[in-house]
Amino acid sequence: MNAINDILSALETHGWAVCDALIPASLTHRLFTEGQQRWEQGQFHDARIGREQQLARVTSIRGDSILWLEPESQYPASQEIFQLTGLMQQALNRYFFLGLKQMELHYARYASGTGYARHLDQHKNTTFRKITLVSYLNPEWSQADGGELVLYDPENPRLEIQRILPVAGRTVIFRSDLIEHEVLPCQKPRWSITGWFRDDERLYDMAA
Ligand SMILES: O=C(O)CCC(=O)C(=O)O
Ligand SMILES: [Fe+2]
Repeated sequence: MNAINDILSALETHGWAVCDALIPASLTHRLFTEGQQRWEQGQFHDARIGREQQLARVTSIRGDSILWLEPESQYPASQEIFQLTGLMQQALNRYFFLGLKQMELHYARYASGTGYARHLDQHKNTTFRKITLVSYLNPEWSQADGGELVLYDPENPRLEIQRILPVAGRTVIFRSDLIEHEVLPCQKPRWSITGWFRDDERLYDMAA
């Protein structure tokens, strides 16, 4: 797949990549529909910060509600996204010898007025999250809706390298250990799926 090749070479050169061609429009649409249904059924919960004992809900730092996806679920779009990330994982392993073993993925819905303060996805003292993948689901999103993802330059932390508008079908992939990033406050509910390619075999550690 050309989209995967483009992502691999951008990752190699810059440590991050943006691609509008990785996830087919129909899959994005079905993921959005499934996510909205499950949101309405009350299946999401507030995202937490930190790991295990230190878990805390701090809306001023991150304002999303999340729902972990399961590969063996009754939800066809969820199953399909795992097939696609499986291919991506193979490609990443072949190209970078990362030894990735699994993917964890969750829906995220940011309430209007919230974002996610600048952070790195690899938590302190844990290195199993290697590569982050975020794919946006909102079919309509304009500059006025805010909620951009801002990536910062690892070599010059004060420098923004990119601002990415979260429009449906757009996928951002970056090194979890390297690229600090931030979600600017959004003006309407902002939907995405976010995931991490991991090199350990434990199932979810409930870190988020
Ligand atoms: O939704 C985004 O653009 C990024 C989300 C994020 O940084 C995270 O969940 O760690
Ligand atoms: Fe993040």
